[in-house]
Amino acid sequence: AASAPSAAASPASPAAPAAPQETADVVVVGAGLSGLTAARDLVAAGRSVVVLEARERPGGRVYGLPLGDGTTSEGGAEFIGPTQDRIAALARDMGVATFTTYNTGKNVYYRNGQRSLYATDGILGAVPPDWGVVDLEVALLKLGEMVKQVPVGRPWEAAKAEEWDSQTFHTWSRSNSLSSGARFLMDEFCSSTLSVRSRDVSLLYLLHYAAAAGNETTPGTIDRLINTKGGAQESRFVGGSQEVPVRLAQRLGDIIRYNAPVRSITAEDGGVTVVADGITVTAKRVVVAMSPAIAGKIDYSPGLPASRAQLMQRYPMGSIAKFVAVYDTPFWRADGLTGQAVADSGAIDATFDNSPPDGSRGILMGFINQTNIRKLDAASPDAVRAAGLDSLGKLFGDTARNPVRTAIQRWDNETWSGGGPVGIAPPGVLSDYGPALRAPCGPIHWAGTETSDYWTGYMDGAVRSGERVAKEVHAAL
Ligand SMILES: Cc1cc2nc3c(=O)[nH]c(=O)nc-3n(C[C@H](O)[C@H](O)[C@H](O)COP(=O)(O)OP(=O)(O)OC[C@H]3O[C@@H](n4cnc5c(N)ncnc54)[C@H](O)[C@@H]3O)c2cc1C
Repeated sequence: AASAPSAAASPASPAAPAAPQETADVVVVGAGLSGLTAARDLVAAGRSVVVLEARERPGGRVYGLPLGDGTTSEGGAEFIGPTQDRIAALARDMGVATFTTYNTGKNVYYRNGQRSLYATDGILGAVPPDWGVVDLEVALLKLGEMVKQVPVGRPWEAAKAEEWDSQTFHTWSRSNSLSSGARFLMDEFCSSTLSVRSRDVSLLYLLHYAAAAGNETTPGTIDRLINTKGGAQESRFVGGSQEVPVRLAQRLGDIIRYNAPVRSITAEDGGVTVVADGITVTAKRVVVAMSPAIAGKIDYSPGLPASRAQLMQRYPMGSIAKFVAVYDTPFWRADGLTGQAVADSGAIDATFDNSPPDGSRGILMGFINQTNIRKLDAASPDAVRAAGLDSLGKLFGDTARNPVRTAIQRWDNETWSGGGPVGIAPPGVLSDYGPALRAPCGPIHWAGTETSDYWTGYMDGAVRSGERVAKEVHAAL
């Protein structure tokens, strides 16, 4: 059985009560899916654990966005797909069921001011009606061959790592396509999976992201990354994805301390002292379970090895917001539409049908990508709402302009996420600093979806990283 963390009252100061001091075998910093999974496995292995979480809730980038009527819609991570075995196992264990993402009918394509529809079940799958698609398919075939050459979890060991990490996806896509349609669709592929522009991200990083979209027996592919049917967007969680971390956190109970942002980690005398607002914990080991960029906001003493310290400066988060509009019915279904759209203009560049499984009301979710959310930085909430509804109106008709309610989640305004969906590597970072993603620094261990081999960037990757780090720490204790 797990031994409980021990609390000891520290000497009272006349000025202010001193923060409580506790001891445990392991401190986990962050109650996202990676930290919660690590804590679960360490407790199961008989270790005493304290989890320190900055927010007042568990889940991190998995969040039920309140709609203002007592219900929520997925404001962060949402979908689960084939080969995402570890999040699937966790959800099963938590009693959270899945259902198929609504995908019946046609998708909307909005480009150069023209709206058109396309089938999702063609021979090549869901292929947008653009003259550039032949060009696109040729480029994607080449890209797919390159994906096969990237070792999962160790992209810096690819034979062509240096070449591929010396260019952006933008550079490659321009040298390997001629049509504006293919170029737009490749930019959109980058934007809708990573929420960065193709010029921001290393080609090697993007190839690895696709190589990681599989499991130990099924190699990752670009198709699995981008598809709804048979891909990463295939299913959703009944009751919302947040049910998974919320139930796991409930199971872990009061070893999780909320509203406890960790400010410093000091490695000394073979252990660590972790100082958070309102609590200090000494332990043998600490797991920092978050993206490298956010881990870089903690003060480490003594300073970390340069490779890790520099990595945390070089792994920025994407920028993204989710705009959600609620209607009495999913009216687009009656029009023969899936609710999925891709657009080259307007605030929203991609949409999904976020309605509940029984379709008892209609919810459209629109991604506001990195470029579009920047333009709305200084906009009032009313202006953002108007921009979101204007996009939905162009894509789904005037009914979409009159929702019952709307909500928005802007991830780059979140102090404890700094953006989303994932941290990305610009050129040069993976080949020079990649191994520092996971390498422990003395008693400090690293988790978070960015450290995962398979499904890095996804909930599955977060769970896998928590499982990996728990084994690593358990073996080291
Ligand atoms: C808009 C959006 C859409 C997404 N869509 C999907 C999807 O459809 N499917 C999918 O699988 N994934 C999706 N993702 C990605 C998914 O959310 C992440 O991969 C996953 O949740 C990351 O979990 P994590 O534990 O690694 O990190 P996080 O969830 O970021 O957890 C880190 C935790 O650490 C806490 N923290 C940070 N700093 C401190 C500190 N100093 N002290 C204490 N606590 C701290 C944070 O509050 C947070 O709770 C999406 C993400 C976003 C933002």
